[in-house]
Amino acid sequence: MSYDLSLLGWTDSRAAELPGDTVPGRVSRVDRGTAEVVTSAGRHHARYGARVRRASAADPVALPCVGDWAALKPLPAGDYELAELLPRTTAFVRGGVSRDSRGGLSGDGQGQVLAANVDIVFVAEPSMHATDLADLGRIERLTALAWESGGTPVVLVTKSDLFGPGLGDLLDDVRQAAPGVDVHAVSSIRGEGVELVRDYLDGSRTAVVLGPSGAGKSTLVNALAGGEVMETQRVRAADGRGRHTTVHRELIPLPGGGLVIDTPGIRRVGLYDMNEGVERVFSDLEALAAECRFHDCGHETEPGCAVLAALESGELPERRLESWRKLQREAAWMASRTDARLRKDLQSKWKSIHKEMRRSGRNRP
Ligand SMILES: Nc1nc2c(ncn2[C@@H]2O[C@H](COP(=O)(O)OP(=O)(O)OP(=O)(O)O)[C@@H](O)[C@H]2O)c(=O)[nH]1
Ligand SMILES: [Zn+2]
Repeated sequence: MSYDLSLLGWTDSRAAELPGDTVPGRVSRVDRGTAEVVTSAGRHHARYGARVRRASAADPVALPCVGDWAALKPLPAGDYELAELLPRTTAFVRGGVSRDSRGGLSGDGQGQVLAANVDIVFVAEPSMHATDLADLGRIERLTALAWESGGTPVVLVTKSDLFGPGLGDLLDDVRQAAPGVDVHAVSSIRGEGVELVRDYLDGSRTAVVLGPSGAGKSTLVNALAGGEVMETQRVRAADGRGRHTTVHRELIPLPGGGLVIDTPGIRRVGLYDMNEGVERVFSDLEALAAECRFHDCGHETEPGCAVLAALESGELPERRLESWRKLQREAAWMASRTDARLRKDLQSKWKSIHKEMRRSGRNRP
């Protein structure tokens, strides 16, 4: 079987970065010391070359991961060696990497890249989750992680058929929680909004779908993939080659173009660095805070506080201010855990955060 690499997201700018005497391949799955790669000639296993082994021993961020583009050296036996990784345009990194090393090959030795070269990050939040309404705080959190990866977030309010009247108001609230981000209602079961989602993948872009369990992520991916993924899994189940099912689950080329990366790691979105992502999700609050009279305003009792003014006028929901504080604390905690250089700076910030927490605790009715 042969593949048209442009359908896997290969571009001229990546081609310009390919070293001589190598061929390009996209990593569809990784194992200890080897990766499964898709080249124009099909799927192959590629052992890591000396350069990759050396770099990843020094820092796991240099380990190949799903979505990476790799430079492959053809071996005499017809196999390939994974000689090096091409520069990542985006990366989902778990723990332990300072931001400037995210796309490169250095860090503090604790990070792990879960997925690379993801263009679009769909944040799926169900309009109704059992009896609960959509969780705006979770949308803010996942959207921050999406920005931090370098990809473009798109919020999908899934299972929209469950909501009934008032969906428009919910979408307005969601838009306020993710300023500057496209927001769409989707019902995979009714097929509503699915084509809109597909349009984001035009030009063979790569996406991931983040969201809580039960958000309808698999149902959406199946709706995008049509019968093809289902058919593949049925055939695979019949011949018992479980490994291939996994491959298809991790880097899924869609029949209409584009790819979806779906790994267990990316689904269980845990702790990531997200300083910059939080700033972007709360860009409206950052802008307000810039207007406070004191540049180190804690937005608690200070005179001339633009944030408190917006709260009073009703322009800013209290929930959003609390969510901002919570995610700032979380981001600061992550950073302190992962980047020793920041630790000293953070100690002073922590003091004021604790003071703030004590103060708001005392103010609670
Ligand atoms: N009413 C309604 N139900 C849906 C829709 N999409 C998915 N569901 C149902 O919601 C349940 C969960 O859907 P999944 O696609 O498995 O959710 P998931 O996000 O992949 O969940 P995890 O695999 O646990 O992460 C299933 O019973 C689906 O049939 C929808 O658009 N409308
Ligand atoms: Zn203020």
